[in-house]
Amino acid sequence: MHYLNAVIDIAEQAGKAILAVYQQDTAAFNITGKADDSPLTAADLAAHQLIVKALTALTPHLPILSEEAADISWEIRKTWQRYWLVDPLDGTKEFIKRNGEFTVNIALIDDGEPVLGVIHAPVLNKTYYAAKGEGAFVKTSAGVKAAKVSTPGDVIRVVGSRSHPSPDLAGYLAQFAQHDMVPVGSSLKFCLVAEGLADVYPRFGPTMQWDTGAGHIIALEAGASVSFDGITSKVYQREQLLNPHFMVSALTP
Ligand SMILES: Nc1ncnc2c1ncn2[C@@H]1O[C@H](COP(=O)(O)O)[C@@H](OP(=O)(O)O)[C@H]1O
Ligand SMILES: [Mg+2]
Repeated sequence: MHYLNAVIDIAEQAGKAILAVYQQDTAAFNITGKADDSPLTAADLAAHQLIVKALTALTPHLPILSEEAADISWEIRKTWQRYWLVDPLDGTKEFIKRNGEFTVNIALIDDGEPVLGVIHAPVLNKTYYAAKGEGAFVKTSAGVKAAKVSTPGDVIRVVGSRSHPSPDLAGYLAQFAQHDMVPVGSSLKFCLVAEGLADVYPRFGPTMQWDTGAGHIIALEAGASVSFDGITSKVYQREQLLNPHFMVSALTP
């Protein structure tokens, strides 16, 4: 996919802008609350501005739906065949806690489906990416490797939200004779399944479309299944930006 290298570069540059804030005192984060009570920082806004400018230069004809500029009516969005779906900083609560578990997410949506995805974790210095039909990859300072799900063993490795736990998770976990549940922030949960380091990411709590677009295609291309409750297609071409519950899994169906 022609855009992949450019988008990897944009996500990594956004990561640098985020780290420039991360390395300052917490006062420099300028933490404010959004209408939905989730936090917003100077890093979210710096990354948003950088990404929008760079994507607009790359593809002036394609619209952008970013978490930080999401007030675009369905009347307009429903006319979009292709668009960029962006979370400039996924895991803002983890950023504030300084635990490194946050990512930059950029996905290209075509006809409601993700066809390209990049997830960059600035503190881990890792970039996950995939394009439809071309596989998923993980890039570190050591080089690039294919990302592939692994065959689950006796102990099912589960990843779940660190800052947004859900009461329904316990019921789901009860089906496994043995499991190991690891809380992780942001889209890194998709990446861990894609890399074969976790078997399943069950999400019984709320997320938004920009939280999942990039992870969705990366997990699929790594060989995982991704299913959203009640939706079989065009997850990213809906009036409602809130996702239904979903499951990312390397377990055989
Ligand atoms: N009540 C809620 N409504 C909508 N989205 C929520 C939410 N609680 C958490 N999220 C989403 O979950 C994301 C964090 O993922 P996780 O819980 O897996 O770490 C947040 O991303 P942001 O940090 O970009 O706001 C936010 O979009
Ligand atoms: Mg965000």
